[in-house]
Amino acid sequence: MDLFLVITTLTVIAASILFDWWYFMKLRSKKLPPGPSPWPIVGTIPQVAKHGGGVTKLSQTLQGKYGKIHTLWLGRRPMIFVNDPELTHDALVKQGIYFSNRVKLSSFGLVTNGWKTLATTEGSMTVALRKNIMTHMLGPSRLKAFKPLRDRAYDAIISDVKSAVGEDGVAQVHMRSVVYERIFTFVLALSFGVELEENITKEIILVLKERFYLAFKFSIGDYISVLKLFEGKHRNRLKQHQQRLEELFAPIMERLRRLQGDKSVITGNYCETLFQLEKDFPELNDSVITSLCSEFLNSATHTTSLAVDNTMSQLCEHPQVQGRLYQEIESVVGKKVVDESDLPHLPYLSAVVRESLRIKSPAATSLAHATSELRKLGGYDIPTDAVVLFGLESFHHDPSRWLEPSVFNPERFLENDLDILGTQNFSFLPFSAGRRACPGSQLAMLEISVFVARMVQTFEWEKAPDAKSVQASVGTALRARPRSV
Ligand code: HEM
Repeated sequence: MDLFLVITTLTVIAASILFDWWYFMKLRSKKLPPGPSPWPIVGTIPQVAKHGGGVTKLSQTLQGKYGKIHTLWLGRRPMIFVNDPELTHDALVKQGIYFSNRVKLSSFGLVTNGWKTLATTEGSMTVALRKNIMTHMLGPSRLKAFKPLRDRAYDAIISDVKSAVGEDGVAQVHMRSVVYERIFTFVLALSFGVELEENITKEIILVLKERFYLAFKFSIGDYISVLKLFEGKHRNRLKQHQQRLEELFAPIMERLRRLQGDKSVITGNYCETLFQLEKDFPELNDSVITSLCSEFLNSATHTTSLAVDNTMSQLCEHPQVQGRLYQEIESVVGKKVVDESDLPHLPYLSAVVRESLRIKSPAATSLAHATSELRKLGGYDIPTDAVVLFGLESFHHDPSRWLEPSVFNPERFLENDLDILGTQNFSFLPFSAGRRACPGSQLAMLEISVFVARMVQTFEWEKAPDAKSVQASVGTALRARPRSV
């Protein structure tokens, strides 16, 4: 029996290594963009590990040597970085129909019921899910309808900070956590149309956060097949989290099905709109709807809370910008509370938010794209098996497009009124572009702008003495002092 097990294991290992070798050689024969020479089986993983800063940062440093389109090899798979705005326009707009597939990474497969969510699916289901989310949740008329819920989130965050003010007249605020929880509660109400009990909300937050980090964790088995054998623990934890979420969401969904049409439920909540799609897409069962609602919650909270955190950190590091922003708010809005309807009259606020998204993009790259057939980009082959990443942050720091790109200077957006959608050019593209562009960009801009404006209107901000410099994944500790009215 033991001998049988040993032989089977060795056969599986040998077959995996042979498969990776064959796959690597097949792709090596293509005319791929240049890059460091890969080793068989491991590719350029040793170079990535030696660099230590992650693939996106390594790609930015490789640009000088290999150009703005280059290849790293993660095991058997080529990962192609496109750090050039013109080539990105070519791929996402001119050839958008071919560059809109997604790479099927195994961790995402586990939390999306086999790649069935908006960000992971392809073809007619993507079209239907995008149409659904834009029509019922994120389009202009729905954003207007959900404004009272957002107003509650803005008010809540101000009272959170006020209630943290101590006897010394100062509040210590971990900005990202505070914003995250308020946005989460708002998006939870959009997802299910009803307010959930506090303990259930807390558990959903915990499970979703952990599940998010596990799903985005580098999974080496996706690149070196044989190492999948050692990822059982990771896979099991993901499965457990998915199962717990299904248990938490099941009674909520069951109640929503019963209550359809009830006036106490916010109509057009995300879950209900997905029930309507079940007729055309039978694969949309409760388990897939759980994944879709989780995706909605994660994508709407992580990036937006990070963007608010980054902006507030920048305002603390640049008190003169904070002062000018306060003056603009005071002269335009006066003593009343800033409202979304004031935003068109606050050009400096808009410049501050855009400059913050430029200097520290919450999404440094697009999500991983894949092509539906062998395509050409910049004269190179882009095979269907390649992971293609568009280096949004690198466009924002390109010295040939931006004067002093590492300096935080909102004035540049007053002089050059670039929008967030890349309509004028792709030098500034925080939400990506084309068929897979972020569907939540308008909601995100509204929320970031009002959160920042309300916080600057009510408090004077500085970094907490022990705060680390802007920390992307963790968030920043700040101090708030109520302004004298
Ligand atoms: C500052 C805030 C945000 C930033 C910087 C951001 C950025 C992005 C980026 C770069 C992508 C990848 C596009 C691509 O792969 O080409 C994306 C996708 C996505 N975002 Fe956002 N996002 C933000 C907020 C939101 C919000 C509020 C929502 C609301 C639900 C949202 C929902 C999504 C979804 C569902 C996708 C996947 C779209 C698809 O694959 O078709 N995002 N986002």
